[in-house]
Amino acid sequence: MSFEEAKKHVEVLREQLNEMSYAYYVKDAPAVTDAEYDQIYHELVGIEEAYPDLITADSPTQRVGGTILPGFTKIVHEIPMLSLGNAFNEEDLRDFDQRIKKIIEADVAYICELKIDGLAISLKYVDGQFVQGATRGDGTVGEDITQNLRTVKSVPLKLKQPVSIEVRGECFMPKKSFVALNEKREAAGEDFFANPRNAAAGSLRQLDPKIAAERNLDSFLYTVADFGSITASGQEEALEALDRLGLKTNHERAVCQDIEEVIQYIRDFGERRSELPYEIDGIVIKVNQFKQQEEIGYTVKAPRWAIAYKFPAEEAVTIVRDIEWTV
Ligand SMILES: NC(=O)c1cc2c(=O)c3cc(F)ccc3oc2nc1N
Repeated sequence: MSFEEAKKHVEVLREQLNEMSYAYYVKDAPAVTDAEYDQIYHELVGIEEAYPDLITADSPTQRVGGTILPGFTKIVHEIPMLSLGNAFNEEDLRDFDQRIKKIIEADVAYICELKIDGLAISLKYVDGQFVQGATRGDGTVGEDITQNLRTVKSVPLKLKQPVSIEVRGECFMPKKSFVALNEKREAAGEDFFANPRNAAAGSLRQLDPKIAAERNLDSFLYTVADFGSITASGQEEALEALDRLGLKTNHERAVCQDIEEVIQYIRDFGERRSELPYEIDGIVIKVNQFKQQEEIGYTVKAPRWAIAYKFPAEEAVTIVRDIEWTV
């Protein structure tokens, strides 16, 4: 195969593999069998080995970097990653709704999103290429964990459009992966993680990306920090724009016309919570329209147009160690 033929062929293979990964990890709807994926993947590896100049950063073969980092460099978030005020009962929710109504005369629609219990991350794309991933840190200064986020299969290395944006979301460990990881650590006599959130945080803090790559981490994105060239008039539209770009968003979201509908949504998910394949610690309620969000504004550390309703702590998923009784 000539260099030119190889160049064309690797582009076709990359496109195929990225589509398959998108279907499997973002849409949770596998399009091909693992064997079909592996066969094309190894064909790509073979050509890239023969023609190393053809290797690009967004090739699926480049997800797991080789180097073990000495530490994480600090990243300053130009747009701070703020936190959310909390609500613990229906009265808190009605108070929130009254505060909003005092500022906005017009009707206000809310959007409800599951509050994923993972680690807040920020992803930067330039011309559609994933260039940097960071933790929230203290909201202004986070850590560069790009190498580890590249191993998260639902984080696309290349967007479906060549746009430059910054998005925020949650990196989490699905419940099944959490239980499997703890069983493995238990068998190896290692300490186990108390909950999936700690397991995700511990995995993203690994300096060796090979370890992060084994942890089956996943992601849901929920905020567009820097819109670049994409436009959206509200949160629901922004999430649809993220879907079109090939980023993973949580589809249990719902627009509610008033706080009663919000309370009903919360009751529903209070029941459905234990069946979800990932942990949630609450529901995030946001004013949907961006114009209204701007009018309502922010406190020093949190948006006034959003609130996190917290569920009571779920009975912990624990593995009780065999206790050797000493007589
Ligand atoms: N854990 C979550 O699933 C989740 C978290 C946040 C935030 O932390 C958050 C923080 C802000 F300052 C503004 C909006 C936000 O929206 C959010 N939306 C979500 N779905």
